[in-house]
Amino acid sequence: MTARLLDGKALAEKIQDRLKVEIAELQPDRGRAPGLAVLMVGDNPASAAYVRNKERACERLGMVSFGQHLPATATQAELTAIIHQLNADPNVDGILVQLPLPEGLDGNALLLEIDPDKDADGLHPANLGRLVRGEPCLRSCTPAGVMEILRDGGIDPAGKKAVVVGRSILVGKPIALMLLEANATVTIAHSRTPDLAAVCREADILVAAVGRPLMIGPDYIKPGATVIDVGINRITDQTGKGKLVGDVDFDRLLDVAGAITPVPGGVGPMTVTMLLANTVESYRRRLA
Ligand SMILES: Nc1nc(=O)c2c([nH]1)NC[C@@H]1CN(c3ccc(C(=O)N[C@@H](CCC(=O)O)C(=O)O)cc3)C=[N+]21
Repeated sequence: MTARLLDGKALAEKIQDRLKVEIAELQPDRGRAPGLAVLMVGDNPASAAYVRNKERACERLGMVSFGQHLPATATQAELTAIIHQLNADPNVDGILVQLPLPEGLDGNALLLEIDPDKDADGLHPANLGRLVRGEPCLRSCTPAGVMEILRDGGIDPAGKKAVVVGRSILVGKPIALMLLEANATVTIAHSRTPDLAAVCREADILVAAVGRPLMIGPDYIKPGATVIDVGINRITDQTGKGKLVGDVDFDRLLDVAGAITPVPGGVGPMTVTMLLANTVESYRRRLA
């Protein structure tokens, strides 16, 4: 048996094409394009690359990106003031603060300043609270992307056993809630779970979001299970070359899993796409 590939990159392109059409259709009534403001502080090279990707994607879709790039010496008060300004700006539909922030700045405190209805990342406590309550909201991008991958792959979580490895606010907790909402029976496992492999082997749908390269091997997988790899780890291989790998040992799972996401080209591209989708959704609501 060879696992079916769940191609997040192809799905991301499909959804972005759809968003592009949607934006073009919405725009005549409005006279302005959807706007996304990305606040980046300091010069973490990985962050800079991500931000460039987001800005390029915005352009491709006919959205406006308001990049705000500040030096690492920026103060909490300066950043707060910029967020308040973006909250009040009618041309801005989505705001995100690129993480991680340089030492000394409090990302959580900044997040609280973002208007929840412009919270393109879906990380504001108001949006996480709405998710818990099952209310419509801007949903965290990575978990929302995972749900889209499952939907597109024809994998309905209803009645299935789902195991989420990892309990972060960014991924583990919200994805567990979304799977629960989709009627899966959900277990959240983590570093203190005894016999993690045995717990994972119960899963019809396994979501790995731990941040440990290649941790999930074949002994964690029920034959035929769906495996979603949220991990994005940069490692150096035997030849000294840098390489991107997930939390899942993809190669060794291919003849055990039923369906699997690759890294790169799996969940990552969907995270960016959901950010764009959230911004368009926020724009649409502002139109109404
Ligand atoms: N406020 C905020 N929101 C975020 O969503 C956020 C953030 N801060 N800080 C950093 C992390 C990381 N992140 C990724 C998104 C897409 C890929 C992605 O598309 N990766 C490609 C490969 C890219 C490559 O080759 O480096 C892939 O998996 O195929 C990776 C990582 C979003 N983050």
